Order: sequence, then structure tokens, then C-alpha cells
Amino acid sequence: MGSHGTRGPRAVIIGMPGAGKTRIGREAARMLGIPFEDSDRRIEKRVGMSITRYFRDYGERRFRDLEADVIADLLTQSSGILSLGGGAPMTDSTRARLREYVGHGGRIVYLRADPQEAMERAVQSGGRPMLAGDARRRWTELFEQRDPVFSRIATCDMRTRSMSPTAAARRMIAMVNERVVHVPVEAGSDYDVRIGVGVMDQLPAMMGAGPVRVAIIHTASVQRYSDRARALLRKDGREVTEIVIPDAEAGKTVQVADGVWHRLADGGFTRSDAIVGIGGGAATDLAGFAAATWMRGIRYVNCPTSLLAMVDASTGGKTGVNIPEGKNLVGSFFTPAGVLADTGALASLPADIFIEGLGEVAKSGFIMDDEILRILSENARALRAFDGGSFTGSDLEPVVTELIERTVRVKVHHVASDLRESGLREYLNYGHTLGHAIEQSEHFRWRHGNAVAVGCVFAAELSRILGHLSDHDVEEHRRLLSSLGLPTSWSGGGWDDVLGLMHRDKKARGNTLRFVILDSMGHPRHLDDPPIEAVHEAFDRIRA
Ligand SMILES: NC(=O)c1ccc[n+]([C@@H]2O[C@H](COP(=O)([O-])OP(=O)(O)OC[C@H]3O[C@@H](n4cnc5c(N)ncnc54)[C@H](O)[C@@H]3O)[C@@H](O)[C@H]2O)c1
Ligand SMILES: O=C(O)C(=O)C[C@@H](O)[C@H](O)[C@H](O)COP(=O)(O)O
Repeated sequence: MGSHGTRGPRAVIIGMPGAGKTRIGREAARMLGIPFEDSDRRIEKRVGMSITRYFRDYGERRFRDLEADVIADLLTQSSGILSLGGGAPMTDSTRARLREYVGHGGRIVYLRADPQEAMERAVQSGGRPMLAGDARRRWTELFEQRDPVFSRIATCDMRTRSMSPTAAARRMIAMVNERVVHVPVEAGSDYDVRIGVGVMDQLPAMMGAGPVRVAIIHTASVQRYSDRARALLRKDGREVTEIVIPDAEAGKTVQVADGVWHRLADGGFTRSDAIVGIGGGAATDLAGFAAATWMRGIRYVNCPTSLLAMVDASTGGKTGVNIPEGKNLVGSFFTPAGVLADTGALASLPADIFIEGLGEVAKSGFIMDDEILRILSENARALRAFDGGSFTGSDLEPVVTELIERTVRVKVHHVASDLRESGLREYLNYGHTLGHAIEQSEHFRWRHGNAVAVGCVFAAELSRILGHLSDHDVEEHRRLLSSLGLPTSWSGGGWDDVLGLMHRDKKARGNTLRFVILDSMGHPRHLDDPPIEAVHEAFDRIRA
């Protein structure tokens, strides 16, 4: 199975002779515990002679036909890492099959060693008919013909200069496992959310060529990821300013934003410069707000480090700060240039903050994707036992990566055509009307995802009271959330205060409340000005 459920190899490796396709591919396959296949070896097996001899006896034309045939078979039969002969992608029919494979989610890694090193290795190992004669000159000629073709067909471009085969294999696995969600933006620039271990390495590329100065805005808790970002950006020739903001909601204030604006002014930040937000959702909300407001908008890239920020806060362009009267009451819609959700950062995430993030994941399941609910349900015990220290490389890692991708896709579905939240996007606010009121009443001692979990039960109860959702579906909310270690009830606050806070929710219109409820699982709807008794009754039902 390919990385996205396609039939065929997990990855196909292409590259020049001497690039290390066999060595690195074999090592990656060993690490993954899957077979390694090499098209050249398969050809030799099929014809019972060496490639050099086949070439000599039958010529290149016959060899290429045979090669295309063998590769067509391998692309359907192999489930491991498949390395292709150096010239294979130059055959039209093979390229067409490779495109088809990519169309179904397959990954093609173009392995690029240092050209001099690859050439010497290829020349010294001998037995390569395409390098007959002046081998070095032939290698260079072939490189010039093949490089543009390889670059076009590959989905991952991997340079191995100064990497050991083990490090290169690890990097390759990370690239193959990377998920990319494209975010179309009406009347704006599209961008990508890249998810996987090590994706932060793509920060300089995502930053684009324009910015000379880059401000990294982050909390102290993620200093190590900021250090990495700074090193990458400096190596890429950017001037980096580091701005450390207070942790969590304390960092999401107008006062903190004001401090950032002064730092940007002192650093001479112009319209062509940029911001990187690193941290949980509070940090990326603040960084986005600083980017949206500095000179009326400069480029920014988010590098979320908490689960909640990876699945939700970093994408979609809602940026903002809280004021004492309410959460997220000041802000703007301003989309990032890209999002790098480096799942390696989850290694340092405290378990309770990981669990909290599952609140938004479950919300996305409730409103749209029952596969999310299935994955959560089937893996509840393992998710609840999350331990950052042993996360990377564990069986839980692909499960979490899948949940992140699916949740981001739910988000993108709702924001792509409704950036400014005039209707469809409001569905993402399921559970938030009460959720935000709980956070506010608890002075943010309750974490956002936990408050949203209770808010989802409240919204489900409201749906049931109004005759939309079945008893079973409401109990399913409670069962799933509790199995993940999330709260489903709240004993703080009082009805009058909570009602007042809900009236300040951004979905409210004039004097009327507006909620998102469910018609049935996966089918949200708006609820305008509901009978206040029903709202009160739903509130009573979530009291502990
Ligand atoms: N803009 C949006 O669309 C959107 C969507 C959802 C939530 N949000 C906002 O996001 C915030 C909640 O996000 P959150 O749950 O990430 O909370 P958070 O930003 O407060 O982060 C939680 C805690 O985890 C720490 N942390 C984060 N990553 C870490 C890591 N890798 N290692 C160690 N510590 C780490 C943070 O320093 C913080 O202490 C709220 O302010 C919420 O309103 C915004
Ligand atoms: O992106 C959205 O739109 C959302 O509503 C996502 C929510 O999960 C998120 O918590 C968001 O911050 C809520 O925003 P608000 O507009 O209700 O303040």
C-alpha cells in the first residue's frame, strides 16, 4: 500500500547512477520492515543474465521495453521501497505509469547526491552500460538530460550531501510519510499545510525569496524549535529577530501585540519582511495577528507545536487576541503563507495538552468526518496514554498523523470558500459558544480543547432537546470524549454569567444568540434565536 492507501510501493526512488538508490532504499526498507525491490535486479532475474550482457546482446531499445514492462508489474505488485534503474523514468510509458501512481497518492523520491561524488561512485563501481566509453563525460551528459525530467516527476526532492546512509534513510522515510493539504483561498493566495517529522526544514523554502528580515515569535516552552528555525533561516541568509512572548493565553493580549509591534519597528521590518509563529495555538494566533496588523499585513508562516495548533489554530487565517471582556474579540482574517506542522515537536508536548487537542479533533469528527470518530474510538486507549518521550517512531505516530491530516482537511473544507465566516465556516465553531464562556469564566485555567469538549456535549444536548439529535448520538459524544480523557461536564460559573458571555460570542446577532448544532452526526446546522428555556435546559444537562 502506498502512503495514502494506494496500491503499489510505499515509495519509488529515482536518481542518477551512483546516487545511492540501492544503499539508502535498502536501509529505509529495513527500518520500515518492508521489502526492498530494485528494477534492475528484477530484470536480471527475469532474463537470467546481467544487464550489461542483455544490453550488449539486444541493445538499449529492447532493454528499455523490457524495463518498462518490469516496472509496470512492480508498480502494482510491490508494497515496499522500489528503486528504479537510472534511465527508467526517461521512457514515456514508465513516466505515464509513474504519474498514475502519484495520482493515487504514491511518492517518488528523487535522490540527489553531490554530482561529483555520485559520478565517481558510478564510474568506480563499473558494470553500467550507459556509462560505456568516457564514463565521466557520459555521466554529465546524462545528468543534463535527466535532471529536469526527474525533477518534474518526483514528489520529494532529497539531497544527501554529507549524510550517512542511515541518516539519509531516516530523512527519506520522513519525506515519504509527509502529508500535504493544499488550502485554496478565494481572493487570496493558496498555501499548503505540510505535516510530518522534520517538515520544519522546509521553512526557508516556504518563507519565499522576498523577506530579508524574519521575526520568530514563540513562547519559551518551544525554544528548541525556535533555535532550529533561526539556524535554518540564518543559513539561508535572513536576518532573524527572536521575540519571546508569555505562555498560553497570557501571550494573546493587545499589550503583548503592542510589544511585538515595537520590536518590529526597532528591527526595521518592512512590508516585504516576514513573521514565523512557533508554538501552541495562542502563540500562532498572536503571531498571525502581529503579521496581519504590521504595516497592514506582512507574510507569515506558522509552525504549530501543539496538537491543537497543528489540527486547527495554525490554519485558516483566524488571528487575534483576547480582551478582559471576552475571548478572541479583537482580530482579523489573514491567511498564512504556509503551515509546517512538524510532528517531531509533539515529542516535548505534555500529555494533558496533547489530550486537550483531541477536543478539536473530535469536534471535526462530529461535524463532518465519521472516520475521525472511528479512529479516535479504536485508538482511544493509546491516545489517552500519549507519552511525548516515546511518541516518535511509535505505532501511535501514524495514527496521530492521520488524525492531523483529516482534521486539517475538515478545517480546509469549511474555510476555503468562507474565509470571513459568513456561514459555512461557523460550523467549525461547534461547541465553542459555551466553550469560550467556560474558558472566560475559569480565567483560562480551563484549556481551550477541554472547554470545547464540554461545549460539544452542550450543543449535542441542545440539538436533542430541539428534536434533532438522537439519545444515542448524544451519549456517543459523552462516551467518545470520556474515553479520550476529555471532560463532558462543568460545575463552574452560573447561568446568568454564562448567558451574558454567550451573548458576546461572535456568532450572536444583535440581541439574539446563534449556535451551531447537529441535525445528525456529521450534519451541522445553524440555530438562530433558540427558546431560552432549551438553552438553559442544555446548560443544566452539562452540570457536573
Ligand atoms: N485561530 C484559530 O483558528 C484557532 C483554532 C483553535 C484554537 N485557537 C486558539 O488556540 C489556543 C489553544 O491552543 P493550544 O491548545 O495549543 O494552547 P497553548 O497555545 O496555550 O499551548 C498549550 C501549552 O503547551 C505548550 N506547548 C505547545 N507546544 C509545545 C511543545 N511542542 N512542547 C512543549 N510545550 C508546548 C505551550 O507553551 C502552552 O503552555 C487558544 O487560544 C484558542 O483560542 C485558535
Ligand atoms: O477556524 C474557525 O473558524 C473556528 O471556529 C475554529 C475554532 O476551532 C477555533 O477555536 C477558533 O479560534 C474560534 O474562533 P472564534 O471566532 O470563535 O473566536
